[in-house]
Amino acid sequence: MLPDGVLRGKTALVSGAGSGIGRAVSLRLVELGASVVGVGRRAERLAETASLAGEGFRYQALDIRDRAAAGAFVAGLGGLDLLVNNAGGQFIAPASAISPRGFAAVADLNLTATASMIQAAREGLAERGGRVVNLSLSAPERGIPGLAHSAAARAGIAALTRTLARQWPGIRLFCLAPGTVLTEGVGEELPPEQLARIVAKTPLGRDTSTAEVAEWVAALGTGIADAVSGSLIELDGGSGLVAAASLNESEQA
Ligand SMILES: CCCCCCCCC/C=C/C(=O)SCCNC(=O)CCNC(=O)[C@H](O)C(C)(C)COP(=O)(O)OP(=O)(O)OC[C@H]1O[C@@H](n2cnc3c(N)ncnc32)[C@H](O)[C@@H]1OP(=O)(O)O
Ligand SMILES: NC(=O)C1=CN([C@@H]2O[C@H](COP(=O)(O)OP(=O)(O)OC[C@H]3O[C@@H](n4cnc5c(N)ncnc54)[C@H](OP(=O)(O)O)[C@@H]3O)[C@@H](O)[C@H]2O)C=CC1
Repeated sequence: MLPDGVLRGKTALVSGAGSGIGRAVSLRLVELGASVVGVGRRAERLAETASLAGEGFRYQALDIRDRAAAGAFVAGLGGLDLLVNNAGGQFIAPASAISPRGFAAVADLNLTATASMIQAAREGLAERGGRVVNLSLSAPERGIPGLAHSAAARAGIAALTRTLARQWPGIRLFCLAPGTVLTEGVGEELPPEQLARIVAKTPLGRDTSTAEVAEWVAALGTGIADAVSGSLIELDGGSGLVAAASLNESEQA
């Protein structure tokens, strides 16, 4: 939907670029003219994205939870127009079965390591009037049984997005919150029947495609978003408007 070449001359960093949403975002940004640097833990998945993207995409295998390596890499990129914090995930479990280490691992990936990425990119983004798009999860503040750790972390990201939008006016920050996107990743967490039930309960009765998420991310990197910062945008078919379905068999666990 965006015009050809609208991101020409822009540089973007996309985490989790080797699969699902991150791959779709990377390919679309390149298609629109951006130079994209993709990171993720698995080099072979990033190489697949590179072979689909062609010129305009380069990658580095990196664990964003490894602060020293990630921080040095991000800071070393210099000027940056767009940081897409897409790397994330969790396991589904009753809150009573989440150990302190399990909670900490999910909180680290989805909140504190993501915050460190923003911190490391701050100077490079400020140089260019850059933008940060944080991928989150629809309406964590309503509570999502089965995702206590992840909902807490994602609510934290929403608060961080708003706080930094106030504190760093030279950088625009957004939170993009999908509901259900039928990627391989989500397929590993939930069986197809359960996903179909969750999708059927959303007001629009549909999932969100990776291409739709990618178009929104790209748009937030253009002048369309010049007058916006600190916004939380739900790409969820309206599912955030209704109480989240329980992902556990029993809601009370
Ligand atoms: C309407 C809206 C509806 C919502 C509708 C849509 C719902 C889904 C939407 C979301 C979709 C997606 O996110 S799609 C993305 C899907 N992909 C992913 O999530 C994969 C990402 N996962 C990871 O990167 C990792 O597994 C991560 C969770 C961060 C943990 O990383 P680590 O390497 O540190 O993990 P480990 O060392 O193995 O384990 C750390 C601790 O976690 C515990 N742990 C690990 N798996 C566990 C499990 N299944 N159950 C309990 N505990 C577990 C271990 O036992 C350890 O604790 P101790 O035993 O105490 O030592
Ligand atoms: N699909 C859905 O319905 C929804 C997804 N989301 C969120 O959108 C994002 C993308 O999800 P999706 O594409 O579906 O799932 P994927 O599992 O395909 O994507 C997660 C990506 O993050 C990367 N990643 C995970 N941990 C790390 C790490 N420590 N360091 C660097 N990279 C890491 C993974 O690559 P690697 O394993 O190689 O490191 C992978 O490419 C996630 O944050 C997810 O939670 C939110 C709402 C709904």
